[in-house]
Amino acid sequence: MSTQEITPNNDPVFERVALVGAGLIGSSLAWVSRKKGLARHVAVTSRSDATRKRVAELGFADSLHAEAKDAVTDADLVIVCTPVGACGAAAEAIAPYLKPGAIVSDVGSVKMAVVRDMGPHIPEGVHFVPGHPIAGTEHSGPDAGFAELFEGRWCILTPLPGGDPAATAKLRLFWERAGSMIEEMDAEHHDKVLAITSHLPHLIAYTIVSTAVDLEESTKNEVIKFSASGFRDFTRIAASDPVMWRDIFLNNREAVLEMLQRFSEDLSYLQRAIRWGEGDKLQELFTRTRTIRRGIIEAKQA
Ligand SMILES: NC(=O)c1ccc[n+]([C@@H]2O[C@H](COP(=O)([O-])OP(=O)(O)OC[C@H]3O[C@@H](n4cnc5c(N)ncnc54)[C@H](O)[C@@H]3O)[C@@H](O)[C@H]2O)c1
Ligand SMILES: O=C(O)C(=O)C[C@]1(C(=O)O)C=C[C@@H](O)C=C1
Repeated sequence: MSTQEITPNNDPVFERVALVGAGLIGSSLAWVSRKKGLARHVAVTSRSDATRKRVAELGFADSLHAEAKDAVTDADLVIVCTPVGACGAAAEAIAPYLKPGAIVSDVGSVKMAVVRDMGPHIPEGVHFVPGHPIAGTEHSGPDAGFAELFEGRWCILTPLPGGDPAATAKLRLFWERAGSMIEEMDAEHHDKVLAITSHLPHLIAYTIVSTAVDLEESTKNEVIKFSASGFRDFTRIAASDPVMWRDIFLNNREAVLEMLQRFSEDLSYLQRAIRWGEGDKLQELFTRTRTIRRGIIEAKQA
């Protein structure tokens, strides 16, 4: 069954959007859908009573469901917004209730594992188009979301070979109207790119903050009190959700380990240059990296 006609104007892109999971990304999608009229009805589902109570107070859902099946019934677009490790079980739970012709997507930070875990549960006649907004903060939960999160940020879609191009086009339109710029690539390439641009930086941040805290405990030094701005930036990233990041590293193992190997070699190069007083090598590398920062600022992604 084919998807509905694409609406290039300001009409809702979908009649009913169902969001499975109401954390930072799920609540931001709900807010932007309402603010920009991307859907006539936003159905939200969350397992926990406490989260559902908070979602009701915040008021970003048109309907709120304890059971995912009730949210996805009749939905034209379902976006799974749980940690990567929970995506497979979510797909299995909603599969029998999906409407023929519906689009199922996700926002997971890893794509090969999501395709592996969700793909087998998606019924014939339902279109599976995985996605990943490259937009976020260190905060989590329903209070963390805001409508502007995706504004000017990339959203990567990883359509499956042989998938329906009309479904991908419709999901593109949804994300564009949410403020994002879209890039399509295959899941394997996505996972390699994100391993270096997002996953390794988080691993380094978690490590450096943990090293500093251990040092402070063992030496009674005032590491935290006098934390310089470099360390402070790392602490922001290292405050990110532990479950989300546990799942990312468990599910993008190969690519992260490959980048970690390269990183270790480059770190050894710097270690050697410091040991042997090779200032030219240090200066040359620091000069090269400075231009990368300028490029990111010029691309308005800083
Ligand atoms: N935080 C970011 O910066 C960011 C950015 C882009 C993509 N992502 C991806 O988006 C997804 C959601 O991240 P978030 O930041 O919104 O997380 P979050 O912790 O704010 O929200 C996660 C939601 O999933 C629910 N959940 C957790 N475990 C579950 C389970 N086993 N079954 C069903 N529901 C479960 C939680 O109750 C919560 O509603 C993750 O896959 C993450 O990789 C996050
Ligand atoms: O801005 C942040 O705090 C983030 O870590 C967001 C960030 C990133 O690494 O850029 C984190 C994970 C996501 O998959 C996408 C975006």
